[in-house]
Amino acid sequence: KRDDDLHIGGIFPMEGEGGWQGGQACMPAAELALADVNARSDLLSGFKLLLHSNDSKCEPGLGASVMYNLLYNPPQKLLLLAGCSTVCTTVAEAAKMWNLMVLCYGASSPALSDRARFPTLFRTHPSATVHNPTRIKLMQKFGWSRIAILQQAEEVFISTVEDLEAHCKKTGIEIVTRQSFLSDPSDAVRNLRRQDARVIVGLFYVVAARRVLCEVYKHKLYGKSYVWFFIGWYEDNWFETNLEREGIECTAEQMREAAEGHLTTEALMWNQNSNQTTISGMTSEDFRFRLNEALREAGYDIAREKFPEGYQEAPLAYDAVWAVALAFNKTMEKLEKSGLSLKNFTYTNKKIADDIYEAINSTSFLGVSGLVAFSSQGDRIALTQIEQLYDNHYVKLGYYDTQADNLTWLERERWVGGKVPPDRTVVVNEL
Ligand SMILES: CC1(C)CO[C@@H](CC(=O)O)CN1
Repeated sequence: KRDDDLHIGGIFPMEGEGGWQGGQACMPAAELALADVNARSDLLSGFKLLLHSNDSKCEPGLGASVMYNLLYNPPQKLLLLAGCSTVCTTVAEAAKMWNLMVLCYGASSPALSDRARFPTLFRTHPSATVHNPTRIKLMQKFGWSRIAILQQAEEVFISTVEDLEAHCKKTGIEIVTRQSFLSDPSDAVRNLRRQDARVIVGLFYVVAARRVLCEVYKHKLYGKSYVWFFIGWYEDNWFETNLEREGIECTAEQMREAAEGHLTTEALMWNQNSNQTTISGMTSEDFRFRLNEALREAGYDIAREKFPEGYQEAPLAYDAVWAVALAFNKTMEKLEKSGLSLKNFTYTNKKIADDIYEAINSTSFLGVSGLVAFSSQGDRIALTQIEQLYDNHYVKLGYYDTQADNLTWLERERWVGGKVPPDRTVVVNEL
């Protein structure tokens, strides 16, 4: 018998114009996890975990008002789940005033790795800086010590580049130029040619990526003498879709030609070992099956690949609820020793908040998104994956475990010119 309930707030970006509407798949994933943890008799003994959800539309203002509604209306909440970097920034900055932990399942901004500003923030979604050690590892592998950076002037990319520059300085990789643009990349791309850039790291959203690629085609900054690093979480055929609608002057054929051979890095969000049993008893493929079923019931046409936004990140939301349940379980065991329970928590009870913080901070379990563990800044520790586009499809080249400095390389890379492009003009001295 469940003699009482434990309540948490959930803030999901369901629709809205800008930003990421990842709540569409992440909220169903969180609800699956809620059902699973409540079905476990060995967890939260005697209590049922309840999730009170609202839509933030990925707008920080709406996210703040939803948070106040959750906090000023009974029942009292123990913790907040949130998505979108902008909403997590607002919610996590305020939540500390209520001694509330905030668990973000969909926030990639490097600015959130700041215990001074966000003392109670944890995230199952890795920071965008997780790509940087992987980029450096690849540069060292292929002998590139002279690179260029091309970025969109957005906060997430500005702070990612600052982190990349720090890594380059530490490893002796020279950044010959750093070009940024607001929305029109033509001048920035032209400057890359002027600086004889050969290995270029590109950091921008997918619409800007299409504009960059067409400029790259026009300036012939592609082919056997160039290597581009793009972000790996764009949709697979990103370089040949929406060209008309977005006024891209290049044809799909020209875009494919310019894109040939580029590398991508991304954080792994689905446990790669798809037959490994996770803490829930499911493999990540079992989870995919159940998520698809839940999304079909919610009205999404999965059969025709009409996946809702946030599908890629759904394991992060599922595992976030498990992290909460395990941390509450650990906290309750500790509180019982002094005759207390989580029902004694109030928004002014820092003692119990510290117990919950300690429990989340020491999280370590195998979830459907892989090993779930947090850095001292509350960041998700994650593996990254490297791919290369050739013959118009992405080929997995390898994985990188930053913590262990272990690169798993599949020896599948192919170069347009048949050999690794050099990072500078090679002058051959005539004998
Ligand atoms: C990989 C991506 C698309 C990065 O942005 C995250 C959303 C955000 O940081 O606001 C969701 N996941």
